[in-house]
Amino acid sequence: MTSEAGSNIRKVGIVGGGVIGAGWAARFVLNGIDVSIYDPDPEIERKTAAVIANARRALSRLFGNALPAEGSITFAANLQDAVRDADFIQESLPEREDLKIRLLAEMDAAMPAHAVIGSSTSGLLPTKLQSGMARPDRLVVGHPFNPVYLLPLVEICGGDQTSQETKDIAAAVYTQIGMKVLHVRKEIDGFIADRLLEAVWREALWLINDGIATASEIDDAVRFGAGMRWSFMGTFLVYRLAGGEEGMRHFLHQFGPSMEWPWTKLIGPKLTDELIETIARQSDEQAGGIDLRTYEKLRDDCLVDLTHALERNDFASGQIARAHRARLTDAGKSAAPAIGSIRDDGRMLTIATPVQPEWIDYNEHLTEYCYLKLFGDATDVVLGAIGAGADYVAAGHSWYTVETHIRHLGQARLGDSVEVRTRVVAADAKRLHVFHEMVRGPEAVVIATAEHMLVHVNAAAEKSVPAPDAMQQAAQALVTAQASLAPPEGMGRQIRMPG
Ligand SMILES: NC(=O)C1=CN([C@@H]2O[C@H](COP(=O)(O)OP(=O)(O)OC[C@H]3O[C@@H](n4cnc5c(N)ncnc54)[C@H](O)[C@@H]3O)[C@@H](O)[C@H]2O)C=CC1
Ligand SMILES: C[N+](C)(C)CC(=O)CC(=O)[O-]
Repeated sequence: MTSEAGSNIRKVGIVGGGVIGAGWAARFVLNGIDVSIYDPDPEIERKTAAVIANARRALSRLFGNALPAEGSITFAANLQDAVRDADFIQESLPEREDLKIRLLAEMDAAMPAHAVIGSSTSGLLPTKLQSGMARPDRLVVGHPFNPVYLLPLVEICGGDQTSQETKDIAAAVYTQIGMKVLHVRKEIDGFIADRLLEAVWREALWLINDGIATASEIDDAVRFGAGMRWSFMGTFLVYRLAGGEEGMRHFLHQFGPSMEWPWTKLIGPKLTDELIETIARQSDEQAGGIDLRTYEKLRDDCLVDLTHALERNDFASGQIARAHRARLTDAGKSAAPAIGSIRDDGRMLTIATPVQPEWIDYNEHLTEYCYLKLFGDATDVVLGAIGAGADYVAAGHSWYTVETHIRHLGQARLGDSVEVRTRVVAADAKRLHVFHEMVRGPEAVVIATAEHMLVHVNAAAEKSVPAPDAMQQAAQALVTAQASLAPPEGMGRQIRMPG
């Protein structure tokens, strides 16, 4: 399997289908890839279905109609069946080195020659994990973050025997399913992200152990402050800004000395039964009786909204979502009719687009001005079709809109796809009367109409003039082609109070 082939895998074997294995299954399946899971847990099908249901809900909110047809899920009877015809394998076994070494060797023996294994380990060294494999070059760490189906980061770390090709294939596979690949340059326990997470976690355990704060208070210390900015700026960029106009240098000079004070402990407290009970009790109190899946939905909703906000700002993980949205939209485009083509119902397809994050307003739907923008763009497609494209405008003539009437009949939300279908209802030497319908989704629900009158102008002279004969004929041909259609519903409507 070449790294290019790695960007187009068809089937993934998942060994270990717990929190992380099920999260991987959801990410692969909802990105159109078939999955075969092996996990001896007798409840594996029920648990997987619950995770997939939450993931489907979240990814539909995130990407909507841009998502491809779902891949299939099968539950294998044994490890060999799960990996036998897989292009890629994601190992998500419990974090036990001996178990992983033994079962990775079994996967290697059963998988196709072209396949590659990504291990989800949070911190075990790939050099050790690959030590029992006949083809150790095929193993790489692909460390994800929970929930795998929403968080884009995956750390890739090779061991001594991992080939560059394996790393490239893994990177291509993870990119294909919308992830942000972070290459760990040197093999290190805990990789990059868990080094940071563990440091915070150890301090949090000490704060409880020493009776300084409860689980809930420690979470407040993160989520009302640093956690908010970490989610899109990380540590270094945040502290650069904290250094004011002199930036990081000033920051380091001012706060550097405190690094030598013993504020933090870094080696965690001993997890005695008593400490575990204290933390678990505080965590139960904090959760307030709300069940796991409900909390997962809340977490996912917040992550989706945050991702949309970052996508609108074209920043951080929003850029990854934006790129994936474009990848998905491109992949789905091939069968779509061309813009400017005449549909079977005689109307011209003038716009076909997923709703973009920056078009959404505080009511969480397509905002007012975007209707006019999309209808204006639709009119431009008609003008291009009659020969009044950019070259024509540059040469000094154009069509100006002199009257517009938009009706709002429904709404479109992020992730919906909309089309504009257009009729040229009348044309003469100087005027063009167009009527657009905007429809939402595969059911083509009409959510808005727009009626415009345009006048042909000599732009420099700022006066209306007759269009050239060829343009008049092209416009007339569109009118004639659609003349047998019933007049559009709502055409000529006025705004007035009833009664
Ligand atoms: N939970 C987390 O936050 C994260 C975990 N990871 C890593 O992902 C891996 C899995 O962790 P989790 O999903 O959290 O654990 P988990 O305990 O939720 O799932 C492990 C699954 O492996 C299954 N299993 C046990 N023996 C097996 C065998 N012989 N063959 C196949 N399946 C078997 C279990 O039935 C269980 O469903 C670990 O390496 C962990 O370090 C990585 C990122 C985050
Ligand atoms: C706790 N953990 C080390 C398993 C966490 C991770 O590996 C990543 C995450 O999702 O926090």
